[in-house]
Amino acid sequence: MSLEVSQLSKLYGKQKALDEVSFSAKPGRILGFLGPNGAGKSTTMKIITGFLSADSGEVKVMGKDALNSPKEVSRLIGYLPEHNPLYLDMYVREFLEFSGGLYGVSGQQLKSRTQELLHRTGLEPEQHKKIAQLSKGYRQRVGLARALIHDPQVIILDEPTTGLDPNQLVEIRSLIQEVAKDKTLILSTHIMQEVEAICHDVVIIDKGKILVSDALSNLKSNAAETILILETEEDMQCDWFQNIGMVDFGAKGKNELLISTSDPSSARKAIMQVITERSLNLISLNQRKKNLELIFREITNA
Ligand SMILES: Nc1ncnc2c1ncn2[C@@H]1O[C@H](COP(=O)(O)OP(=O)(O)OP(=O)(O)O)[C@@H](O)[C@H]1O
Repeated sequence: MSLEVSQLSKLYGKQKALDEVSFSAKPGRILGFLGPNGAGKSTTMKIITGFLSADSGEVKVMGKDALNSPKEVSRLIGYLPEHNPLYLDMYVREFLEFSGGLYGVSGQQLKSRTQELLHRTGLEPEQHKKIAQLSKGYRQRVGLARALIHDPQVIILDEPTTGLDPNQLVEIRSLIQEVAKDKTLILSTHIMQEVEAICHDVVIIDKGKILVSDALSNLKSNAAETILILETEEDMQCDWFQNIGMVDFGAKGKNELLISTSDPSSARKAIMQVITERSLNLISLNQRKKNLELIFREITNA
């Protein structure tokens, strides 16, 4: 394991922001760090990266104690914070060289590292522009290049794609995948399609507690149920369908029901029977597999 977080707790005044948080991350895999607003994601990332102290617990980065030796460990970590703080008056290349210098990268090594990152992040044409002149997507690239300038083993990205247009989104995601090939990468995001597209592992945190820590494929196969979406002209009651599967109202209100089942073919027959018995006017009966968004909502609303 290149990152191990154990029993991490943090109080802000009386509020427990983190309550014995534990998880680990492996090289070559992208870990999606998920949770509703205020769950504790940024607090965890700030503690791992040495920007914030913890009240108790342990963080090991490449086997080194991050809480007691933050300076030594900061060289092993690349961090893109949520609001991507940049020096807007600096030029792109100048900023990357300045950032590398802060980590002790210098001389020819700094020049070639800067050149390589300008190339990999698609920033070569922008390198002589001031950061203030760049679009949001290009500023994110600068933030990412800055996080990578000292060739860290563990990379932590806090909502790196928020606010990007669909084209920039695809480009930044493929850049993240490329970067993660031989590194350990943790990514916090609210975009579930992003997690499904690029993450291998998932940690879900809510109210400072870890609810899930598993491979994405396990999480999805453990929830391998189908959702049947029934819409009728009349209002319905959940208990009419209770013996078929788990029932809830849909977004449209009482004339839409979501019925979870592991046997969709029998469930469809049983639903049609209830429709006939109650003389309901069917508008539609559709089915879909549970996606990560539904799984996330179930876990965090429980
Ligand atoms: N400096 C602070 N002082 C007091 N409370 C704080 C501070 N920073 C965060 N909190 C609180 O700690 C909790 C966790 O916040 P945190 O920013 O870690 O959540 P998050 O999961 O990153 O949320 P989001 O998805 O909205 O960015 C929240 O209730 C937040 O209000």
